[in-house]
Parts: sequence; structure tokens; C-alpha cells
Amino acid sequence: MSPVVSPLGVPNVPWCPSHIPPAVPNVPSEPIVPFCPQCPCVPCCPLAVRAVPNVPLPSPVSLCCPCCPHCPQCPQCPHCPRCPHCPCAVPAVPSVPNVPIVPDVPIVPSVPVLSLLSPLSPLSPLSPVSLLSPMSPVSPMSPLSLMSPMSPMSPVSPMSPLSLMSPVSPMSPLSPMSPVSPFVPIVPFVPIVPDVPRLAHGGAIATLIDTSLGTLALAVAGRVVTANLSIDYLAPVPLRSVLLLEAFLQRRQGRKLFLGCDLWDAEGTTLHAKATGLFIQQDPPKEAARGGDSGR
Ligand SMILES: CCCCCCCCCC(=O)SCCNC(=O)CCNC(=O)[C@H](O)C(C)(C)COP(=O)(O)OP(=O)(O)OC[C@H]1O[C@@H](n2cnc3c(N)ncnc32)[C@H](O)[C@@H]1OP(=O)(O)O
Repeated sequence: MSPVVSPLGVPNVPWCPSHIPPAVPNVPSEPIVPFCPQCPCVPCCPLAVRAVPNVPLPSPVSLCCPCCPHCPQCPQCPHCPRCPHCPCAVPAVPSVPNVPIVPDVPIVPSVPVLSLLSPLSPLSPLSPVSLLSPMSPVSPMSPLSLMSPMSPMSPVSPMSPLSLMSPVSPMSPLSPMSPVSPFVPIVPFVPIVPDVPRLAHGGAIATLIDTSLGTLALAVAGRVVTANLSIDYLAPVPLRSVLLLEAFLQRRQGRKLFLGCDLWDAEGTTLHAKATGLFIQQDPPKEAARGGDSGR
């Protein structure tokens, strides 16, 4: 995947509908916005810097996520569609095509249903993985619920399918290939294996799993990064499959969170994959968290 270069000149910076960067020459002037650099929803954002109390963040970064424990600047969140707990999360990004409006998503303790869409499917609005706040009442030991807020079904239904696909056309000016793309393409659902063109790519499944486990780790511990991910692919996943993904916290050891998940078909009869992941908590600072941990 080609690195995305932001108007801030920082490579590999993902974008989200949360910020409005300054205009850049030769770049369309849509209100394209990068991921919130403080938001725990984006633990791997390379712009992420820990906020120091009473020290303003560098311009042009402005924060918009009220559920971010590090945001000192923005008590209101009029634009951030990634925050599931924002009471006013009604994003207004009208001039960016296909930018979804993601409403607040209640957390229902249930297994998620994930839909792997074919690249031949009509483009649909992005349905990002439901973001869970660290403040949410999710039991660390309970299965993680992932629901699509964009589902045509009830937004609170645990059976809502979750779409994982790029929200923009490859030919559009907001293509993932564009240097000003507001989105990082999450999963390239292209049939790259000629003889089995209708099967989901293992890397796409890994992304699905990493994101799901990361979301659970996020709900438990705030900002995290993946340190290790191990996947057993047990049965092929056809494109357009509806899947059940059940994620669970196995144990927590200091900054380390050991998680696991099972990826089933919709009926829960075929186990497509099993995975374990190690996530490292980024907050509090690791210096403060040292001691008490023991081994890997
Ligand atoms: C839609 C919203 C979705 C939200 C969820 C998205 C989730 C996606 C998350 C990602 O994909 S993040 C991107 C992929 N991951 C990375 O880029 C991480 C790159 N690696 C690092 O940044 C560092 O190596 C890392 C933070 C993982 C560890 O560095 P640190 O300096 O912070 O920790 P340190 O090296 O002191 O290790 C902390 C503990 O973890 C252990 N550890 C670290 N890496 C390990 C490893 N690979 N395997 C086993 N143990 C590991 C390490 O031994 C140690 O154990 P102890 O405290 O018991 O001594």
C-alpha cells in the first residue's frame, strides 16, 4: 500500500473526518480532516503525541474528541464521527463525497457480525468499526460488541453487518491513492489469488482481527498498539460472508493486554480463524507503568 502523505507533510498519516487542515497548493480544498492525534480511537496515528497539561498543542492540530482523555482544547465535538460517546457527534463534512454520518452507538454486549464485501459491490458509505470508549462499561472479560452504525438494520441491533471497504472510488479525487485521501483504505478486497478469486484475502482478515482486538484493547486500556498478532486460518472466508467475531481479554499484565478471538460464520458452525494478540498500552507513559510487569 502506498503511504498516504498528508497536507501537513507527514507521510503515513491516516485521515479521518475530524479535522480541517490548511489548504495545500494543488490540492482540492474540500474539508479533509486527519485523524485526531490525541484520540484513543487511533492508537497508531503517527501524529499522536501525549498532551501535556496547560501546554497547547502545535498548530494546526485542533482536537475534537470529547471522549479523549488527553484533549485539553475541545469540550465539544461537532465533527468527530469516530467518537461513539459524543453527544453531538453529527459530523458536517458536506463537500466530501461518501463521508458517512456515524451516530452514537450504544454498546450492546454481543458478538459482532462482520460483512466482507466484494470489490464488485456498489460503493457504500464507510462503516467504520464501532469505536468503544475507554470509559464505556465494557467488561474486560465480556465479548466485544462491534456493530455498524451505518447499517440499514437497527443501529443497536447486534446483528447489524459491519462493512469493511474503502469509502471512495479508486477513480475519485479522494481515492486512497490520492495524496489527500481522507481515508486509509482499510482492506483491499480484491481477488489477488487467481484460482480462488472469491475468497477474502488473509491480510484483510488479519486487518479485521487486528482492528477488532485493538478496539477491545482500546475499550479496556485506552490507547494501545499491536505488538504481536497470531492467526490460525482454519477455513476460507468467501467474499460477502457475514461473520461472527468474538473477542475476549485473556489477561492483563501491566501495560500488556493479551487478547484472543474466534472468527465464525454467521451460523456459528464454521470456525474460520482463531487469533491471539498482544497489545501494549500507551497511556499512562511507560515509565510510570514499569515495575510489576514480569516477562513476556
Ligand atoms: C477503528 C479503531 C480501531 C482501533 C484499534 C486499532 C488497533 C490497531 C493497532 C495497530 O495496528 S498499531 C500498528 C501496529 N503496531 C505497531 O506499529 C507497534 C510497533 N511497535 C512498537 O511501537 C513498540 O515495539 C511497542 C509499543 C509494541 C513496544 O515498545 P515499548 O517500548 O512501548 O514497550 P517495551 O519494549 O518496553 O515492551 C513492553 C512490554 O511488552 C513486551 N513486548 C513488546 N513487544 C513484544 C512482542 N512483539 N512480543 C511479546 N512481548 C512484547 C515487552 O517484553 C515488555 O514486557 P515486560 O514489560 O514484561 O518486560
